[in-house]
Amino acid sequence: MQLKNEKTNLLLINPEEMNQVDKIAMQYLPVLTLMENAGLAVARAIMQFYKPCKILVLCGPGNNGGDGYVVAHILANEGWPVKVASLKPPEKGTDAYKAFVQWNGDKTDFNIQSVRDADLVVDAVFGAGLSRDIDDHISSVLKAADHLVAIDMPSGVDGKTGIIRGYAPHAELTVTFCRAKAGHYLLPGREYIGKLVIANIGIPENILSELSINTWLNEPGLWELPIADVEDYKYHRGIVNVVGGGTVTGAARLSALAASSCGAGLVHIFAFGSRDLYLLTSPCFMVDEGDFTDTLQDKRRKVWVCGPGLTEDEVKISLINLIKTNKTIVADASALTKENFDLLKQCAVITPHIGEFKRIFGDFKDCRIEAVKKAASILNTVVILKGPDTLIASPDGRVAVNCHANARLATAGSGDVLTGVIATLLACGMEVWEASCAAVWIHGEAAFLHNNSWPNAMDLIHNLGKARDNGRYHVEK
Ligand SMILES: NC(=O)C1=CN([C@@H]2O[C@H](COP(=O)(O)OP(=O)(O)OC[C@H]3O[C@@H](n4cnc5c(N)ncnc54)[C@H](O)[C@@H]3O)[C@@H](O)[C@H]2O)[C@H](O)CC1
Ligand SMILES: [K+]
Repeated sequence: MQLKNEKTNLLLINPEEMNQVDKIAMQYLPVLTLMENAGLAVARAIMQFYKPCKILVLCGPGNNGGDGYVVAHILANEGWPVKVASLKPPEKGTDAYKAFVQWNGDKTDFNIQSVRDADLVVDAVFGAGLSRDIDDHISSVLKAADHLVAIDMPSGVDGKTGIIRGYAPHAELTVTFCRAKAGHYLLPGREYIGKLVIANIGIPENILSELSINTWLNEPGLWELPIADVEDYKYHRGIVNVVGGGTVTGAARLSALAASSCGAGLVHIFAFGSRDLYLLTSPCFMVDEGDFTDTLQDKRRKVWVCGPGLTEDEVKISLINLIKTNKTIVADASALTKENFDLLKQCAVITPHIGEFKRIFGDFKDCRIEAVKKAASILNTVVILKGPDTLIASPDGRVAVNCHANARLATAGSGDVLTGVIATLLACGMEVWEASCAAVWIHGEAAFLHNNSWPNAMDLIHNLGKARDNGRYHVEK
């Protein structure tokens, strides 16, 4: 029960989906009630986080502005000094207009001076309805605010993509409704949100399950990590196999070490050469060489990492044979080329960074979520688009946004470590997208565990066991 709640709380909605939700919600509750609930939630958050001070509410012409008029009303009733500046009044007959006419307190001009005269600005200019770039006048007014609370979104942050449309103010606090939006977590938008409060405004939960919303925040609860139990044996914990290059060996060794440290029961490396180097890396590794096709006959050796440190030829030979023998393949690094496009279709997971992604799929427009979803659907493969806000897409349409990472993960070999973790979770039987999401989270956690200093790939590896445990404790708490 706890798990389910946790999972539905991780749902991320985009503005179009929110629109659909609103339309259905109207059958249960009038929009004006939702708006009043939204305004109340924002006013409450302001009263929780700020002492009474001079408030200026900047209102746009849509429902975001409507929420703003409600906030003004409530704070004024509480005795706070409040002024409202309207960019443009809402159209007559709309719900926002009803909220607008109910405001009979102080009004002021929508200009820089009004902002300077206030202690705290409430940004109710644009929310989910942002449809074009913010113009110079609006941006100059927003820019003048020293302290700003945003309703739903800081105006200018695109709720679907996190892209900044012309300009956006940096909010100290953003209050959104029902669920967070992808733009709250995707970069660069995430940097403009400040503290995020998600308020329940009375939208019935069953509406969310009726719509096929399938974008998630990547946190424990979205997936469940298997635990080791007393009856476990090494084959149950999973066998990870890594294809090791004959000349460049570091990357494959990092993948194998990562697998070993985060719980794989057994780690094999197939070496195209340099067998001794692989053997000396860890006494825990089983190292094979010789006929690759013979090695592949062992049906227990199902999950394979292919790409890190391999030459073009090594990639080709290994991918073709792994596919022929129906292995579960995690493809990374040298395997990720346009030439291998058809081979990648037979892989379980691919892990491109943005450069590799563009190399394989070409450039894309604004929305990374759409781009990665499309890529996963074309390849019929889970695609992990690595970056500061890694996206994990499944061919069935599920996408997770990972914020559980820091800049310190950007270090040589970090990707190879991730590949090893993914393979480990696949080898112990997790479903492919869930294993990928969990691995990305564990990888981020390993960097967080290296507090106050800069981890290299080996440091990350040392932290993986604890990081994996933390991925469970979050759920069990
Ligand atoms: N279920 C909920 O979450 C509820 C949310 N509410 C709030 O409603 C807004 C969305 O309202 P909407 O009217 O659809 O859009 P906006 O108010 O954001 O803006 C639309 C308005 O603005 C014009 N516009 C858009 N971009 C620009 C621009 N760059 N420059 C100038 N003008 C622009 C556009 O033409 C429209 O006129 C949501 O964010 C919540 O705050 C509801 O209160 C209740 C339920
Ligand atoms: K806003």
